[in-house]
Amino acid sequence: MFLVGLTGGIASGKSTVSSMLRELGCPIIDADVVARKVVEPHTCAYSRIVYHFGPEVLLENGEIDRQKLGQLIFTSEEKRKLLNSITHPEIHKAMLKEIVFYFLRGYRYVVLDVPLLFETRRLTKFLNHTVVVYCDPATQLSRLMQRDGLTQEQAEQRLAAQMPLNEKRGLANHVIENSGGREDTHRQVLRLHTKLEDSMDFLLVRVIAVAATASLSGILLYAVKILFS
Ligand SMILES: CC(C)(COP(=O)(O)OP(=O)(O)OC[C@H]1O[C@@H](n2cnc3c(N)ncnc32)[C@H](O)[C@@H]1O)[C@@H](O)C(=O)NCCC(=O)NCCS
Ligand SMILES: Nc1ncnc2c1ncn2[C@@H]1O[C@H](COP(=O)(O)OP(=O)(O)OP(=O)(O)O)[C@@H](O)[C@H]1O
Repeated sequence: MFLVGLTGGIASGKSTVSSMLRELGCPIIDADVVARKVVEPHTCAYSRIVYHFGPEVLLENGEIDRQKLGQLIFTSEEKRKLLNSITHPEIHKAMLKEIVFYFLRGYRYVVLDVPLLFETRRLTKFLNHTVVVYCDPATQLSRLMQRDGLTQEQAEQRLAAQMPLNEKRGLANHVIENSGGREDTHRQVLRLHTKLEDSMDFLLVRVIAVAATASLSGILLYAVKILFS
């Protein structure tokens, strides 16, 4: 199995593209969804968030008040780093579990939808393909303001918390240009899907896995032989 990293900037269209890929049958692991699960009440990350940010970031039902926590972390780099240090290790562990699940079910590849893929860089070494969903800065700003009901200042703060999309575009193997209409984006997604389906990378990964298992078995047999001779 090989891994595909799908990334972009806030409101650049990752969820739009990942839904299109899902409709085509691609397995998707969405880091934003995982990030919500790892901070549910009674989890380790939840307790640490309450400890560091105080009970004022909780709703009446005890869940994290995401809007309030968002206001705190998008206006303070220090608080953002603190939240990232609590959540990111948990997010990566949970994603790894999902990757193993797909691997055991025999999938040829999995798409990891990770907004901060190039900011954290922890996953990039495991990826065979990276895809950036790009849109021009003015479109990104206006879609973000409209979707999340933010003022221009609030939206700009959120954009400033991430690596500029232009920079991300230069780091990816594939770019989906999402400044235009959904139809245009859909055509590009179909082309990307064909490339992924035709990719032989899964064979390479399988050969490496078989070779590693064979070498490990050889070493174990040799150790057993020495121990009992
Ligand atoms: C700050 C939180 C509470 C805001 O929640 P909310 O429901 O309003 O937004 P949601 O989680 O859907 O995120 C929307 C987008 O914000 C951006 N974003 C989220 N967290 C961060 C961050 N720490 N730094 C920069 N951008 C971020 C991403 O582009 C993401 O797609 C939440 O995003 C969070 O817990 N973030 C920390 C975990 C994280 O880094 N998640 C991103 C996936 S790795
Ligand atoms: N090609 C498009 N044309 C018009 N609107 C679009 C297009 N692509 C996305 N949008 C809209 O822009 C907004 C952001 O898109 P989307 O939620 O897919 O971005 P995202 O990158 O997943 O965002 P985030 O990382 O912040 O969750 C949504 O309201 C979506 O409906």
